[in-house]
Amino acid sequence: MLGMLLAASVPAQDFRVARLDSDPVPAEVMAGAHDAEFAEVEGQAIFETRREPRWWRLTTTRPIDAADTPLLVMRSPYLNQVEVWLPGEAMPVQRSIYGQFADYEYSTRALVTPLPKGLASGESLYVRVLAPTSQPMPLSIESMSVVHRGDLMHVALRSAVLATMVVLAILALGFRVGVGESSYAYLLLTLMAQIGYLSMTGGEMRLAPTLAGLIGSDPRVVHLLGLIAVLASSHFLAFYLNLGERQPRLMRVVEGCSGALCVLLLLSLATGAEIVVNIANLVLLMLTGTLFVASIVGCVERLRAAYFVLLSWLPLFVLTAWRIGELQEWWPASGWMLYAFPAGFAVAGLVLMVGLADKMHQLRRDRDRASQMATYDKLTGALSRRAIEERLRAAIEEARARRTRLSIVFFDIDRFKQINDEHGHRIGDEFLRIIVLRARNRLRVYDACGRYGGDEILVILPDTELREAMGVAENLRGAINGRPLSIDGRLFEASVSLGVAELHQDDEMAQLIERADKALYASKAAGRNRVSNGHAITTA
Ligand SMILES: Nc1nc2c(ncn2[C@@H]2O[C@H](COP(=O)(O)OP(=O)(O)OP(=O)(O)O)[C@@H](O)[C@H]2O)c(=O)[nH]1
Repeated sequence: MLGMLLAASVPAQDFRVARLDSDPVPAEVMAGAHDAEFAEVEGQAIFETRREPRWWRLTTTRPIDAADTPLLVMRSPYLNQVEVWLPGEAMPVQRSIYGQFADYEYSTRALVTPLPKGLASGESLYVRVLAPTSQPMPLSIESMSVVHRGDLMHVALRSAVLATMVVLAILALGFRVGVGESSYAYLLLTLMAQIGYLSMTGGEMRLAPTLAGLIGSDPRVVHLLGLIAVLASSHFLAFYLNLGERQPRLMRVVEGCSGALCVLLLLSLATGAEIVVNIANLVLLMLTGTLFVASIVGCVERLRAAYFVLLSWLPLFVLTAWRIGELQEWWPASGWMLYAFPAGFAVAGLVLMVGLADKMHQLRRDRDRASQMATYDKLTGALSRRAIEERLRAAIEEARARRTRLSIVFFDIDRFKQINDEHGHRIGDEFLRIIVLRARNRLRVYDACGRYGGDEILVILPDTELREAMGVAENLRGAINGRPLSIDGRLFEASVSLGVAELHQDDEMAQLIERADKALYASKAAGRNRVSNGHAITTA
């Protein structure tokens, strides 16, 4: 976001620069009639802040030799249109990135004008500038070979950055479609708007002449793209930091700023007034500041997503600080700034993409853990009540469909309350855990065992008729009661009572369970430590 407010510049040492506050006819300017009215400006750049055309005078500080094939280079032109009037020429050289004066011999990094006759030291040329937006154009004189080298480097770097962003956007689209997660759509929208913004302001959009003809020369589209990028990215970050739940107050500020930006956007489209853009920039700063505070708070609370957000912003913060230093002239302005900000966007997109994948991974882990907890009883490792009921329902359906038999066994620890009362709950827990373990070890892989409640355990025996189920229940009783339980180096005698029931033709699940439960209580009533099926009881 921050990068959009800034522009890059490179110092040149070739000219003294002066500006005229009016727009007289070219013949007068060229005749030197207004020379006394030109006011010198600091620096080696044309920085036009007015929307009406104005004249600029560039006076050489050294002789410029025609033998060096010198070219006047005006960097970062964006939407600016220039008319360069050379000494002794009757017509100007007109240049712009978009439109009929675009010069495709050079890259979009600069507007280039040949100086075929060179210039004497102290000689002036005049440039009439029409600037739809305020964007400084650093000036320099370069030889043809230097310009070409710069152009090649420019195209390579810009292509690498834009290609990276396009790949990230494609990945975001893929994840949106594949995973179905809406936050990827916000990331996609952010990246698309940033790609549009960068390729418009960088001039690459002129390679698609129809598109460039439609929107390439309208600065409002750039504001629109910038704002879409900001809104989509702030929406994405708010989701990513889980702001709505974790910091509702900051979330309200983010929503307020987003709403204000939308209104300002509509206003700027309607009026095109500079003041609207300036207010939008202030709101934008507030929004960025809020999200920054939110991520700092997130880091303090050890939220992983907050680390990713700060990491993604780090390059842009460093670059912004560097740029401020340049503007304050603490150190010289650097040419790489032009590439560093777009690269910063690409790095931010990459970090957020990795961060989002990390978040999705974490959400899936949490969900798996929750579903594991819902499926299994924590103490015994047997199925939970909900899960064993689901299994029983499915087993009944399958038995009906395949016309097979199905039985269940219900068992309950004898006098468990007494164990708890005499030895404490911890021993009681261990008691329960070992008994269920012994039971589970006796079952077949396709049998199921679940904790139905308290010390009541339900076992499902598919493909098993009542007689066999009685045998299985006896086995369980033997496995559990056969030898004492060893807990904390002490031995405890344990026994269980069991009830068995087989699925009848028109049984509902509840009826089957009720019959097994009744059989269990028959076992209890008959003195415990035995198996019953409601009719027959096996004795201990
Ligand atoms: N330690 C422990 N005790 C539990 C747990 N769940 C239930 N209980 C206890 O298990 C006991 C169940 O008692 P009952 O089944 O009603 O009676 P009982 O003492 O086993 O006697 P009978 O079933 O009639 O043989 C209660 O005292 C519960 O507090 C548990 O997870 N851990």
